Amino acid sequence: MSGPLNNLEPIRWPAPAKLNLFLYINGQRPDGYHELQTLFQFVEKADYLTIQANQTGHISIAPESEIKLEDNLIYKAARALQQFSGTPFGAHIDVEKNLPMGGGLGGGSSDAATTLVALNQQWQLNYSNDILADIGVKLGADVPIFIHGRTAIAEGVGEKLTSVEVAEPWYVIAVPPVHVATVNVFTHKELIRHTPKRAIDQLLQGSWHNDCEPLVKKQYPEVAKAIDALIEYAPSRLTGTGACVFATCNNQQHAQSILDACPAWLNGFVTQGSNESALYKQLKLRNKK
Ligand SMILES: C[C@@](CO)(OP(=O)(O)O)[C@H](O)COP(=O)(O)OP(=O)(O)OC[C@H]1O[C@@H](n2ccc(N)nc2=O)[C@H](O)[C@@H]1O
Ligand SMILES: Nc1ncnc2c1ncn2[C@@H]1O[C@H](COP(=O)(O)OP(=O)(O)O)[C@@H](O)[C@H]1O
Repeated sequence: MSGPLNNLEPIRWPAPAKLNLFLYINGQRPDGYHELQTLFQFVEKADYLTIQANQTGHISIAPESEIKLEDNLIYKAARALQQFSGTPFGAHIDVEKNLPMGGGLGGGSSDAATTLVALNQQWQLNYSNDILADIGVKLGADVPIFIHGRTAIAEGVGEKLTSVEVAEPWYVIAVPPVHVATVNVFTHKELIRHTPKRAIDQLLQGSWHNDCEPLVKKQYPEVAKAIDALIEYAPSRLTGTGACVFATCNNQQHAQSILDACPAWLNGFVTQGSNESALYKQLKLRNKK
C-alpha cells in the first residue's frame, strides 16, 4: 500500500526542445531500424506542463488539442508509469505547447520525458533515470535523451548515451511550413545510410552534418529554401529528420538580426543552446531543497 500524497499543489515543469547538432546514419539493422551517431543539445525554448497529482487515479490533459487523448505522448507516458508502478495516483496536466509538432525538435518526446520525470517525483515513486528511460524509449526513440537531460552523443538507435560538453551558442530555429514524416525519410532508398562509425573525439572535431539533409531538401523544397535563406548569414542545417532548420550564431544580437532578415513566409525564433536541459536544472534545484 502506498501512503497519501504529500504534495497536491500544481508544479510547473519545462519540456525543452533539442537540436541534432550532427546526425550520421551508420547502417540498418535486420528489424529495419537505423543505427545512428547523433549529437543532442537542448535549447531554452520549451513546452511547459503544469501537473497536479491526485488520489483518484484519473489522468486528464488540458486544453484539448488536435491530438486524441489516447495518442498524446503525455497521456501515454502517464499511463505507462501508472501501469509499471501500480500506483493508485493520477494527475491533471495543463499543457502550454510552444514547440512546433513533428519538426525534428523532439517536443512530443520531451513532453513524454517530462511527464515521466515529474510524475516519478509527484507520485513519490523514486525510480532511477535508467528505469524511466526504459519505460520512455517504448514511446519514442528520443525520450531517453530528454530524461538524461545533458548534451550527449547517442548511438545505437538512440539508447546508448555518452555525455559531452560543447559550446552553447545562440540559434535561429526556422520552421518551414511543411511536415516531414520520420518514417518516410528512413524508408527512402536514397537516404545516406552507410556513413562509417567514428570514435567520439573524432566526431566532435571538424564540421558537422546531417545525413538526412540532402534527401529532405530534395523532397521538401521549403526546407531547401529555408536553409538557403539562413546559410547566407551563418552555418545552417537540418535538425533530426526536419522540417526545422537551425543557424548557429555568434551571439543573441547576431541571431536576432538573422531572424529579422528572414523572408516573411518563414517563421522562426531565437533561442540559446544549453548543455543542461531546463528539466535537468529544475530537478537539481528541487532535489537540493
Ligand atoms: C532520428 C530522430 C533523431 O532525433 O529524428 P527526429 O524524430 O528527431 O526528427 C529520432 O531519433 C527519431 O525518433 P522518433 O521520432 O521517436 O522515431 P520513432 O517514432 O521511434 O520512429 C519512426 C520510424 O522511423 C524509423 N526509424 C526511426 C529511428 C531510427 N533510429 N531508425 C529508423 O529506421 C522507423 O521506421 C520508425 O518506425
Ligand atoms: N504531446 C505531444 N506533443 C507533440 N507531438 C505529439 C504529442 N503527442 C503525440 N504527438 C505526435 O508525435 C509526433 C512527433 O512529435 P515531435 O516529437 O514534436 O516531433 P519530432 O519527433 O519530429 O521531433 C507528432 O507529429 C504528433 O503527432
